[in-house]
Amino acid sequence: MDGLRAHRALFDRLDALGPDIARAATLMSDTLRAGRKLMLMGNGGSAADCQHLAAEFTGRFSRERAPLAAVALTTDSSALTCIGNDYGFDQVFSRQVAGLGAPGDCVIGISTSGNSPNVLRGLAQARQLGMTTVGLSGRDGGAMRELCDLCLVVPHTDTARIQEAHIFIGHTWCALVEQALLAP
Ligand SMILES: O=C(CO)[C@@H](O)[C@H](O)[C@H](O)[C@H](O)COP(=O)(O)O
Ligand SMILES: [Zn+2]
Repeated sequence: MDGLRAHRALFDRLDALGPDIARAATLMSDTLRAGRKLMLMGNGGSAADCQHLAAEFTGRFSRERAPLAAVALTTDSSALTCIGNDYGFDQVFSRQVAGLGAPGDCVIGISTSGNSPNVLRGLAQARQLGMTTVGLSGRDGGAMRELCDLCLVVPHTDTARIQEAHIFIGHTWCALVEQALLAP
């Protein structure tokens, strides 16, 4: 099966991202330890990743622990339609970042192209307000690279493969954050 072989090859190549995956997890656990929160944003399949990962933090991933502060900016249909309708779709995340965020929060942008305008604006807003920024991207990383303290670029051009790698990285973050926060 060529597809499966190519898939395995991609996941083998993710090894190279290991140090940055760990750095991003440390940034997130430091954020949570300091009483700040994680905010996630993305479109389409990446929006689903955002709410999936936020739920791992507020609910549980694999270990029993207190809930962790994470919010997906992709789930409030009233906010998304109000901001989209009144200000433009480009601002659906940046206005939520400005309204809900505080300095020291960590904003995570997920975009396979790294070029979705609403994600870029959300990251720029986060930086302007003193939040840290983490990106999950693909292809050449896109414009997102410049707006992130840490941007993990999955070395592939196919959106579906990039998304599969993103959720793998997201689950790895959940495991690492739990480990860091539960460590004695
Ligand atoms: O899931 C898929 C395709 O697999 C789509 O919903 C996809 O997420 C959407 O086309 C997004 O709008 C793509 O945006 P991005 O990943 O480039 O930021
Ligand atoms: Zn999960």
